[in-house]
Amino acid sequence: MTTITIEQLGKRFGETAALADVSLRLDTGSFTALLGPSGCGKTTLLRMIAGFEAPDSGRIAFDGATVCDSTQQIPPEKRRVGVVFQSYALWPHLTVGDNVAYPLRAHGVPRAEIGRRVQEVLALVGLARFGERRPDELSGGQRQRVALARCLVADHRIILFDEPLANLDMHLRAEMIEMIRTIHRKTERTMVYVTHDQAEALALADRVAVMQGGRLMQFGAPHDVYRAPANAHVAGFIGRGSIVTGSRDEQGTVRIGEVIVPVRSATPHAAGPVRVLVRPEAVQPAAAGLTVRVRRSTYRGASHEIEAELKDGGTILFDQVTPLDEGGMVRLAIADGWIVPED
Ligand SMILES: Nc1ncnc2c1ncn2[C@@H]1O[C@H](COP(=O)(O)OP(=O)(O)OP(=O)(O)O)[C@@H](O)[C@H]1O
Repeated sequence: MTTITIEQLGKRFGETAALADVSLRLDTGSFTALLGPSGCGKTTLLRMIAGFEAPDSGRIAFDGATVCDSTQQIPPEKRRVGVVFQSYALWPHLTVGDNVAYPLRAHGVPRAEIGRRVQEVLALVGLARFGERRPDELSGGQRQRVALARCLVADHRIILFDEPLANLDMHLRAEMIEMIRTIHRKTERTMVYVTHDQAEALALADRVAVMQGGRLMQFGAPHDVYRAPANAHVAGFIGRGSIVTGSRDEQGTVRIGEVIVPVRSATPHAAGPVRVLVRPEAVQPAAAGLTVRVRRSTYRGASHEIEAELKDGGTILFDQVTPLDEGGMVRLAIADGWIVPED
């Protein structure tokens, strides 16, 4: 419901540049994941959108209207932004229904309407029959649903998530991801989701902002950051794969070792060495392929992950239904590669 414009945002904490020159446009109704390793600045950016932190430089605007820059700051309660925290932040002495009703009571909404709206959002998060329970009678996943319901009931135009699933086990996470996706589709609110888990980001978001060291490395659809990472950092952070050294000839043909590899690239490259990102799904054993030595064969359930060594000492990763002998030689065909742009 709201477009968020972030322009050249900067923030320092002493010597640390938590954010440096970050610009982003989050379209109305979009779902953006802020993704990056610990300390990359994603929480600082989220806190600035919420209004808990002020920038040193740059500006944030909602639908074109400035909410903060280096001279002014609209307080959090006036921004119509809801936040779902990792720690749930529920009132322990209130029932689920009263926790959810809280923002409506604070705004003097009539009782009958409160009852109706609370029931509506509890149904939306799958807790229609839990209104009378207290938070300590709920599982972690259910508590997080209550926190989300409380955000949804308040008619916020933007919903921010700060690593909301970090305390939950793998199965609950998968369930919550499905629920959050469904709710995003139904409510069409602008959502921003902080995570350091790339699988979560790819599954949930329609846009992923990859950050490192306070800088924005890439902003694009999950498919783009996976298939065409902007640099080696993004390539290493998103998905599995390996960066291997190839060589490009005058005709533009790229070879890794002795085999020709079909590659995609952002810009035309001159002849010479290139760094090629190869995803495991592009690699298959083949009679006349690149010769490698199996270094490690690891059982992963659905398949065996094979790490193999190229002649030049580089590593390549691929999956196999059956395990391979460590130390053995195999030949590989590579169906696709991405030439990683230089930093
Ligand atoms: N209030 C603060 N005072 C001092 N330094 C801070 C403060 N808040 C953040 N920082 C520093 O700014 C940098 C960015 O922090 P931020 O919390 O935004 O990163 P993050 O990517 O969210 O990390 P995490 O996933 O660990 O929460 C870090 O180096 C952090 O130590």
